[in-house]
Amino acid sequence: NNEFGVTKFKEFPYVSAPHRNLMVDLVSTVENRLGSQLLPCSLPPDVQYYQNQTGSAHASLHTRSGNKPSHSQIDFILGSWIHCELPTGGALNITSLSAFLNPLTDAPNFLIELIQSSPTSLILILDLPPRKDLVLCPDYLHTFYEETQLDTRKQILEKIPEVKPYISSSLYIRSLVSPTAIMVRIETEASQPGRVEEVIKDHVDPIAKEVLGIWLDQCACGKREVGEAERAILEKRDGLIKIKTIEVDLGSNFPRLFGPEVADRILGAMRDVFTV
Ligand SMILES: C=CC1=C(C)/C(=C/C2=NC(=C3\c4[nH]c(Cc5[nH]c(C=O)c(C)c5CC)c(C)c4C(=O)[C@@H]3C(=O)OC)/[C@@H](CCC(=O)O)[C@@H]2C)NC1=O
Repeated sequence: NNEFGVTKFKEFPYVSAPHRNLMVDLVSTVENRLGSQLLPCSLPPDVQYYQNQTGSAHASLHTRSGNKPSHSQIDFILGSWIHCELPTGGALNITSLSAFLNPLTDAPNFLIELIQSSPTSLILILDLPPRKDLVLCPDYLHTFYEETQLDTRKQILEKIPEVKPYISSSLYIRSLVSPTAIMVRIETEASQPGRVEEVIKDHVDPIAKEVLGIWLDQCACGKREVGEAERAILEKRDGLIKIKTIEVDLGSNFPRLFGPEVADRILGAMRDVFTV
C-alpha cells in the first residue's frame, strides 16, 4: 500500500492538537484491536490522498477490509479527513472514522464525525447506528443501548453550556441513528479562544473512547447468532445504507469542494469499497 498515503492519513493534519490526538488514538485503537483481521488499505494512491485543482482542498481516505476467509465480522473500516480553505478565509475540516460489520453479526456499526467550519463551532456525530429495527427487536435495544448506558454519555455531553443539539437537514440521516446518538453542535464565543479545543480534550475525547470501547467489546468482538434468512435481510439493509449515505454526505458537497472529475473518482472508489 502507499506508505506516503498511509502516514499522511494518520497525521490528521490541519486540525487542532486535541482533535488530531483523538482521531489518531481512535484509529490506532481500532487497528491494534482488529489489525489481525484487517487487510491493508488497497485504495489507489490518488484516492488515499487527493486535492482539488487549485490546491485549496486536500483530503485523505483510508479503508481496510476485513479478511473474509478468517470469518471476520468486519466488513471494513473507513477513516478520512478533509480540509477545505473557505473563501471567507476560514477552513472546513471534516474528520471521520466509521466501522461497518458484515452479516455474520447483526450488531451495530460505529461512527464518529467531527465537522469544524469555524474556530468557534464544531459538529460532533458519535453513534452506534443500529442494523435492526428496534421496535421489532426489543432485546436489541436492551443489549446495545440500555445495558451499555450509552445515554449517560449523551447526557454528560449535553450538560456542557456550549453544547446544543445538531439536527441534520437530512431526514434520512436522522432515521439512521440510534436513540442514544450524540449529534451535537459545540458553539463557543469568539471571546473564548481555545474553548472548542478544551471541550474536545476534556469531554469529547474520553466519551468517544468509551463509546469505541463499547463497540469493540460488545459489537465487533461480540458473538451473535444470525440465521440464513436474517443474513439476507442484513445484507440488503447494510447495502442500501452504504450507498445512500454516500449520496447524502458526499453527493452535493464533493463536486462543489473538489470539482466534478476528482469527485467522480472518489465517489466511484467509495462505491467500490461499499459494494464488495
Ligand atoms: C449514520 C450514518 C451517518 C450520519 C449520522 C451522518 C451525518 C452527517 N454527515 C455529514 C457529512 C459528512 N460526512 C462525511 C464523511 C464521510 N461520509 C461518508 C459516507 O459514506 C464517507 C465515505 C465519508 C468520508 C469521505 C463527509 C465528507 C461529510 C459532509 O460533507 C457532510 C457534512 O459535513 O455536511 C455539513 C452531514 C450530512 C447531512 C447534514 O448536512 O446534516 C451529517 C452531519 N453521516 C452518516 O453516514
